[in-house]
Amino acid sequence: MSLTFGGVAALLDVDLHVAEGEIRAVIGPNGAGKSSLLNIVSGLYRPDQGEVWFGDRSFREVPTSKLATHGVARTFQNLALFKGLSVFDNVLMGLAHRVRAGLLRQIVGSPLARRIEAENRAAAEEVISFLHLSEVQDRMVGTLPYGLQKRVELARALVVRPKLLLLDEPFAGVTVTEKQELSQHVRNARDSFGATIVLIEHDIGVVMELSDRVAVLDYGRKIADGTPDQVRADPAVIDAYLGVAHEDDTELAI
Ligand SMILES: Nc1ncnc2c1ncn2[C@@H]1O[C@H](COP(=O)(O)OP(=O)(O)OP(=O)(O)O)[C@@H](O)[C@H]1O
Repeated sequence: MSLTFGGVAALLDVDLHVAEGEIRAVIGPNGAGKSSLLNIVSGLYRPDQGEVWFGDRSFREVPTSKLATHGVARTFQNLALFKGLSVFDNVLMGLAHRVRAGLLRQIVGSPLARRIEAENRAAAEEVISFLHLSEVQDRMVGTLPYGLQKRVELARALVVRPKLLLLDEPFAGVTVTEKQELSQHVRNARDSFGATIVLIEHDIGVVMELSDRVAVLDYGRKIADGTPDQVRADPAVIDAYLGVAHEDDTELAI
């Protein structure tokens, strides 16, 4: 697919295939096109050319409002949490799409409404416990350390049991210890919740440990794609990151 902004090519003929159940990373220097790619897949941008396939369904423009119905959830680099609400309520919000507002007005107070609420609360509790957030579930999100807030965002995305989980720089701004923890939670999200995961990230070290396959963008083009070992040893990747001519025996020090 391709995407341009006023003559600037953010993406040029980039294609990205994601296999079911894999952890797939997209990395690249600043301005490489990572966010543009994620924003196309989550319906925020429309590509000039190309389409997005979820299983056997293709979209010229991904319908953002229907993402959850198609089993897609995403997190945001700048957390999109309600800081004044508890962890529990934030996670519960992840399920808000389940009942249309019109229907909700009709059934409010009814046994059906109570049943839906009970199911939603159970789903929220399950994912909170899965991500080891039970101890802080009543805390206001804004009072938590940043790494925990990132985990809450992961919980809110996971509560819908997505088939495809898009993570926008999940490790940005967190400490080294938090990175290890979060990394394990992301892996568990795939292993135990069965989510296929696509993440864009600056921190290549953590990506190389976590991902099954890594695509590398540079100036809107995909310059490499493969296993972490293949990508690490790819001269084009070394050039893009170091900005120097490679030597045959050079390897990314990551
Ligand atoms: N909304 C926009 N309007 C104009 N230009 C944009 C817009 N979004 C991105 N671009 C441009 O498209 C190119 C790719 O940007 P993008 O944000 O996708 O890269 P990125 O790899 O995510 O960078 P970063 O790591 O810094 O977030 C850049 O040249 C950027 O300036």
